[in-house]
Amino acid sequence: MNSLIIKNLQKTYGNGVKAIDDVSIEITNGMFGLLGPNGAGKTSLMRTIVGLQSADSGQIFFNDINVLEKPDFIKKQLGFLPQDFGVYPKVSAYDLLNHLAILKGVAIYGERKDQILSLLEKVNLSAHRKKEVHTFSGGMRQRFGVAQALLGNPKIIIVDEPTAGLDPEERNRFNRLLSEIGEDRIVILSTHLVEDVRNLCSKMAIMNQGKVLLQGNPEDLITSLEGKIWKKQIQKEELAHYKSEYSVISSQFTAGKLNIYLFSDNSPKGFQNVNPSLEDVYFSTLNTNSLAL
Ligand SMILES: Nc1ncnc2c1ncn2[C@@H]1O[C@H](COP(=O)(O)OP(=O)(O)OP(=O)(O)O)[C@@H](O)[C@H]1O
Repeated sequence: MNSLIIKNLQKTYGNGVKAIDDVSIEITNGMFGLLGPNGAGKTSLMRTIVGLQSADSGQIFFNDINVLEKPDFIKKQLGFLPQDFGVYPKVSAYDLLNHLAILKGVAIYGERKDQILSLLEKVNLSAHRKKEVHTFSGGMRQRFGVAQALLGNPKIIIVDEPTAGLDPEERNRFNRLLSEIGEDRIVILSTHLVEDVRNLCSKMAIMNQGKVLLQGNPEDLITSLEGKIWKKQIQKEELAHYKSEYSVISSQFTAGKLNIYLFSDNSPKGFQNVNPSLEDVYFSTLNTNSLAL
């Protein structure tokens, strides 16, 4: 079992932005979802974990080794799937993996070849191994990204916004692949898609303004909101009024009608109680901060 323990981590950039504000998280094998809006501090936290930037204070232990003191320890066991690879060179999928495997230290030719062929098989790209990666569709590129992240059999994989731009079928296929690789290692999935966390992760944290506002098991967090989420259909002109009177956590149009959802321990007049969802957990955490967990 691998373990990543983050204790009281702090990082303030030169411009005064506090991107990581006293963050403490413990993660073991499986998929961990790091959920938060743009600018919450997710990328800063991941860059610090993988040793790409320093922290001002706090500690990070990976398998009991302090990685802020020894960043090479985690770098050797890490796979990273960034949001965007940028431009690919005009080389085939196989040749690019071969090149990356050499950089990752898979030195023996036969071992490298076996590993690349089996990874291409795993991500369902064997038939396309001779094609240049820049000709791949978005979904194929993301699956290629998983193959490169898995080179060298890392114990921790960090994935940044992986399903952005994928169609629903590609997204499903990609998510199945991610949950498979999380079985025997740590996979940290940073995203603002609540649904992906709901479908894939057994543990999660919600971040905003550098702080971890809530963490736990998605099912438990949903259960904790039972009986506290209320819905009402209103006219869109009434939204400002309801926002001033109640703890409105979200509003959405459904079939042209505006529904508002609010968080309340008591039954507000004219509202209907609804089963909570992970979206309600997310929005009530971000918009009210009133969950007592
Ligand atoms: N190098 C930097 N120098 C100064 N401020 C930065 C730097 N990198 C990020 N920030 C700021 O720190 C805050 C957290 O940014 P970060 O990129 O970590 O958030 P994020 O949750 O990953 O957002 P996104 O989903 O948009 O990538 C933001 O206010 C951002 O503008």
